[in-house]
Amino acid sequence: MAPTKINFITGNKDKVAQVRSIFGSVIELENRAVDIPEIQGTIEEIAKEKARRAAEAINGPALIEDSALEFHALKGLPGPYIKSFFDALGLEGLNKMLDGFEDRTAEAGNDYYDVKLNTIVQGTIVRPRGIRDFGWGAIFEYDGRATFAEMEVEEKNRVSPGYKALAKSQQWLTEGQQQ
Ligand SMILES: O=c1nc[nH]c2c1ncn2[C@H]1C[C@H](O)[C@@H](COP(=O)(O)OP(=O)(O)OP(=O)(O)O)O1
Ligand SMILES: [Mg+2]
Repeated sequence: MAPTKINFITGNKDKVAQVRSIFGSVIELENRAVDIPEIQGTIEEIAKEKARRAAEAINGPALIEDSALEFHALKGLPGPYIKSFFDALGLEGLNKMLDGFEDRTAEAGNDYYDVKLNTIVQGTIVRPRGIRDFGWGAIFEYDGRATFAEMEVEEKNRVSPGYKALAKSQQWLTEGQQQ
């Protein structure tokens, strides 16, 4: 029998809502709000260690996610350290970081461990537009049109990093193991 429940370990309630909206009723997403300490490194290294620590914390299988926002003008920074930058500087401060540069493009990426399919979404850092309810979504303009914060949940899910990874993991959890 394939498991229909999975325990998502994150301290971020917006991530829980996002993954629930993708999994729908097919997989029941449980959440333990443990804020796992994160190492420094690439997003893959961080996610791998986050997963190990999460499984250790709950003494069982866990799903985790780690997100990065890379500014091209800053050669990939803040990258996986975006949370510290966002918490310290806010949306306006993140914007100001790029004021001395012509290139305001960025890419958002994430890693769900251990799905082995990561997505990168290209965008541009703009002045905040839309509902400021989830991280840096209001300053990340996708495809030269809407910011993540201006997009409907369904629309954002389709393009946001991680959707394909989750869709694949959903398939694996519900079908793959029976083969
Ligand atoms: O789709 C997104 N749209 C807008 N903002 C986002 C998104 N995804 C992550 N974010 C923000 C949350 C956090 O400020 C940082 C990632 O840091 P990250 O360590 O992965 O998340 P977190 O510490 O909030 O939760 P967790 O306990 O799962 O580590 O970017
Ligand atoms: Mg974190």
